[in-house]
Amino acid sequence: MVEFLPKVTEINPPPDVDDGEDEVEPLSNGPEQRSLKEEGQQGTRRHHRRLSSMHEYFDPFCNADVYYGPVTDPRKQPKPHRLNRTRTMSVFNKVSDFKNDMKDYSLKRRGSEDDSFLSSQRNRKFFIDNVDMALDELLASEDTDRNYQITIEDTGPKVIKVGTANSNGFKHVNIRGTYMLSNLLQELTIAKSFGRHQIFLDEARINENPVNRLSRLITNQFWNSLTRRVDLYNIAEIARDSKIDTPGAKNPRIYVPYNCPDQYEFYIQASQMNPSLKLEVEYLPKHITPEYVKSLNDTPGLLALAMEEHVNPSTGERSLVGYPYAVPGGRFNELYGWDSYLMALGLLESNKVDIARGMVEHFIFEIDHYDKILNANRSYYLCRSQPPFLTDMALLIFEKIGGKNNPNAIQFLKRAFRAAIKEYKGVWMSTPRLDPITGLSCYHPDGIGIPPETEPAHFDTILLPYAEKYNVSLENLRKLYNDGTIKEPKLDAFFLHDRAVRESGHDTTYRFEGVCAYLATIDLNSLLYKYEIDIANVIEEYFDDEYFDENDGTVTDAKHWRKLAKTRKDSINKYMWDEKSGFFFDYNIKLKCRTSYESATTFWSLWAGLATNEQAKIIVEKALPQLEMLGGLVACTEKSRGPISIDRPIRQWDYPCGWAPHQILAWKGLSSYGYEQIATRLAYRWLYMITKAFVDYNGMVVEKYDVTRGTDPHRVDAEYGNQGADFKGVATEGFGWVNTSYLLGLKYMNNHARRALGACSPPLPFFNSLKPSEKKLYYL
Ligand SMILES: OC[C@H]1O[C@H](O[C@H]2O[C@H](CO)[C@@H](O)[C@H](O)[C@H]2O)[C@H](O)[C@@H](O)[C@@H]1O
Ligand SMILES: [Ca+2]
Repeated sequence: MVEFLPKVTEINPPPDVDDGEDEVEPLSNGPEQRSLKEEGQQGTRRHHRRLSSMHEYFDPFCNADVYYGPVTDPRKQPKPHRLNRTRTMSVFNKVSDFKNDMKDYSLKRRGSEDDSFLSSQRNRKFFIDNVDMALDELLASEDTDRNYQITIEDTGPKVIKVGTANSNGFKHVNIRGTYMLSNLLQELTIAKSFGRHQIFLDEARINENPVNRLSRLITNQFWNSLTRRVDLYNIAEIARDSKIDTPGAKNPRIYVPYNCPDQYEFYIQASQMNPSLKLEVEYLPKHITPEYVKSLNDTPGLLALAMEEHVNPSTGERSLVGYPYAVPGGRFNELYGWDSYLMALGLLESNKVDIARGMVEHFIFEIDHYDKILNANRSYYLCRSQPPFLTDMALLIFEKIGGKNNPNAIQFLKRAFRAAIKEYKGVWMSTPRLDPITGLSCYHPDGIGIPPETEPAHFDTILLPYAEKYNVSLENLRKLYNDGTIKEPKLDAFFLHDRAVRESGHDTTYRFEGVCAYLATIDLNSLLYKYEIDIANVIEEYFDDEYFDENDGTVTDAKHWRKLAKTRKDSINKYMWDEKSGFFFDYNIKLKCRTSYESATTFWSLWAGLATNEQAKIIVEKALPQLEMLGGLVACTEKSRGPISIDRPIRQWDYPCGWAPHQILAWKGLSSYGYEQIATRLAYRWLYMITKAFVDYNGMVVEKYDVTRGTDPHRVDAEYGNQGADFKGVATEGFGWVNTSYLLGLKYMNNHARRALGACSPPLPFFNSLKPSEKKLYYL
């Protein structure tokens, strides 16, 4: 292994200082750095002040804004009083010819190891004299594939020298191994983003147990990076969208419901305050039709969400501000439907209740103004929804904010349930989503044409035969088909189902391709069963068992809703349950037959509480073994997915991918049927995979994982790629629902499992190493 030698070797002992200023050796001596350093020697090199004990008792794990804030900045410290120390001339190379001469020799010598650092046990710190140079050098040496990440795929020396704090950087120690080096890269990148040129860095911060580090980052940093809250100044940034690339998408744009004049004024004010942002503000019409939605494809925009009024206590001035919400991450920079629920679970775990609650406020607003919980709040999502979770989300927040002892919480719950009932009736139990014969529901949104937010090549295989038929390029075919010049009923049918696939949240999977709008899925009908039960309970307890619906004038009680739930459960059993395989399958309402695609959403029947104990046992015995992989539950079985080829590429919601929502719902469902040990086993697998990728791939946390891949599970090349993998230096947000899954999964882990995860012990060796009594904890 090649080690970096400090360019200037210390021949004298570490310098004493006599006036509070001295020089330290920066990290390394790579060729580029050498010239930088030489520049420094010619007079531009910065000096730092000795910091007495300022850095010695700082929490090594505090948030970056504090850790790299002014309090720890050597340059921001008041100049210390001159100390009455003996001056040693050796320190001052700029005034001492003797010292300058020594530099020539020093190039050939190794730096002395800082013995005091090596032997000390606690509070070991490094001093980085020049963050920029250190970054350059670290990347030049260790990032051999030049992707600004230090991973196990880089073939650098895997060791670098850094100055120690107790020698003021004069003596050095080695930092070794991918994990520590990549953490060093992350910390330097963050320090730089805070404008820091010099830092003290705790060894503990780059050597932190990865389980602690990741959960700390999720709780203290990732959620913050994913949180949005609209105000007058940030709307242009919040409206930013990388998905659409038309000329009309260049300027940020916000669409406001026709009956929200206050919001319209607010956004006009925002655009006038900063004309250079070119924020465009448009009213939406009262009736939003699929034709209208299609007409916005080239001029997409963000859709307004719920806002509250703030009164400035000193001026009395009133202004609007958006409720906070979290975005999933990567290219998904807007409020999503089911992502929000899944993130809310993690946000509540991190005690960030206001953000989770803000998302419910937005859902109530969306149901009021857009008639549904939107796939996400962009104009091109106006026609479709996503898997419904509002009742459970509202109940969890309700409990967290005081439950029945807090009148405000009760009001919140009642508003959320009024909205959920409107959504239930208007979206899921109406045409075209409701199948009147079975009483079951399908994902079946309106819409016209090709979804504009998808990656351009996604539909090429489907469109190519039509481009050949009309002898036009693919690009022209897209235009001609979208504007209705070319009429192709088969394409219409394909895109009807494609839109349904996107509404299902499972975009895309061969389970749904060309058929989704006609499938009563176990996913959706489990969720609706849960709605019915939740609504019954809330009506009984908080509406005095008499709910007047002002939208349709009906009065219902808990019994009515329990009956709806029972009817749905009976239909699910009749049309979907397959005892032989142990799966609940989707039911095709057109062909009137049960399908046989084996999906991890069969566990949603447990999450919703609709399966019997006997069915749960059969699912555990028969379905689970088909879906349990190295890294947790896979989205569907390989057999169901079928063979893959150039013409039949991998789909992201199919084998071998695993998704956080599937894990989270299965853990909860299994636990509630008495199979907590299986949930623990599955959680260990999932957490192992996330931790492994985090450790080996520069702190990476991605949207989905290949649960069959031991070494690089983050590597999924499907559709728009893997969100969360593309960052330089440091990952700052993780991915919303994976962040949640990590926090929730850890709740199943005892100390032993946590330690094993921290050491990245693969599931099988870990399970095999357990004593018989411990094996029981994992249902082994
Ligand atoms: O842009 C392509 C598709 O992207 C979204 O789907 C995926 O990301 C969502 C956000 O994390 C998630 O809710 C969904 O389950 C993913 O498959 C979007 O929801 C689709 O409508 C869109 O076409
Ligand atoms: Ca690299």
